[in-house]
Amino acid sequence: MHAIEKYLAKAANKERVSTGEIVTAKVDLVEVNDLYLQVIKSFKEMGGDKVWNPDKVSFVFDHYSPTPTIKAADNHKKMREFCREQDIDHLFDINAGVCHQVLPEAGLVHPGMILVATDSHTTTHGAFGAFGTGVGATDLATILLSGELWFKVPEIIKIKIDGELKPNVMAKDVILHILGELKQDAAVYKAIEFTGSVVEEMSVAERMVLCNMSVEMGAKTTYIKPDQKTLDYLEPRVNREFEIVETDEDFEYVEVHHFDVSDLDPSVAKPHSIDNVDKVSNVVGEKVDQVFIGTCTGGRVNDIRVAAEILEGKKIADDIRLVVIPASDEVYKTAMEKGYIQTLVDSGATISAPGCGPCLGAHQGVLADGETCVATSSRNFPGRMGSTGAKVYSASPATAALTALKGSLADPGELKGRGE
Ligand SMILES: CC(C)[C@H](C(=O)O)[C@@H](O)C(=O)O
Ligand code: SF4
Repeated sequence: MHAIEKYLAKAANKERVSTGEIVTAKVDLVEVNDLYLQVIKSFKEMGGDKVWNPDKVSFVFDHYSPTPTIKAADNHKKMREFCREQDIDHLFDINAGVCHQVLPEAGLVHPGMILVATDSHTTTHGAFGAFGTGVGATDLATILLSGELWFKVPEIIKIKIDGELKPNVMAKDVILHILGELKQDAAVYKAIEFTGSVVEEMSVAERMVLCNMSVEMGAKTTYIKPDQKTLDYLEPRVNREFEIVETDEDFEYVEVHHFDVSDLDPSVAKPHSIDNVDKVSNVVGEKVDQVFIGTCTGGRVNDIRVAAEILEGKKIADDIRLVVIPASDEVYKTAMEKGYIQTLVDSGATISAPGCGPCLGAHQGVLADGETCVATSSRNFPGRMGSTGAKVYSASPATAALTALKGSLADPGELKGRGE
């Protein structure tokens, strides 16, 4: 069996599971974001009184945070009330940030756990060897009642990434390149495991980018074998026992893809599809109105550092806006302590409160008809960041920052080192 299957088997209280089988598994943690008041409504409609285990339930206010509308404020209010009445302590309010950054930082994510959230990018947590997946409101409400959910044991694709990345080529470029090659439907209801020397070299934060964007290929979940870097991240945060299991040597993957990324140049997903991938060098000079650095894909400390190094001592172009939103409160504080926030503010950036921001077109920088944005986020379909008449290029933080400096799409592959 694969490690993922072993974890599912354990959660389903079975000796073994096999691909395609439907199992009912115990869930270790659920997370409800602030878009999903329907979870509470469904829970009550199904006759719910007390949630099965308040310690295993979390709420994160990230998509509409701080609240931009009365409706959003009402949702937050009702969710706070629910948490109070249910003794749910894991309520991450408007100061916390995006759930996929907040939960690992809070020590709630660990290898082998089954984590289910009302958000598709829950695949992010495969970076820690967790089985993370997104569901809708009624499925989540079912877990609140029973602590369990059914899963079809997914086929598993192996993606091996080897080589040595060129300067200013980031994890985002790697996953965009893979998406461009394999396309959006490559992994529908399949799991993806990432391996190879490039993955081993990556920080935990960079691995999260690969796992995060796997859902853009339809992945049900993802997996990266935990190593010392994973343990170093988890050690000061997680205060419970967890078990790391190995994939059996004779496990057969449904597909194996091998990428050598030594020659990879900075990549971009052009409007209006995330697998419409090209080299940044092919779109250099395209006029851009706004740059957005943030989200659960591209708003971590490393992303903000790269942007700050490119913009250090310089001003963004006159006719461009740069919106920077740290993925979490912890990211914000670290970026502040390191001076990155100061550098960015000095360069002309607008810094907003941690959260999803304009990623899904809610607030803090939505786009007008006819505008073009370069964003470090994960989706670029029409209307994603505001007007359906706006264009979104999804790119790395390095590409985004250099674009803000130049005022039009710019290729960080041309920089000799960072910030030159
Ligand atoms: C709206 C929300 C539930 C959604 C998701 O499931 O991913 C959002 O976070 C996104 O990125 O589109
Ligand atoms: S930052 Fe964007 S991709 Fe991530 S959870 Fe929020 S809306 Fe979804």
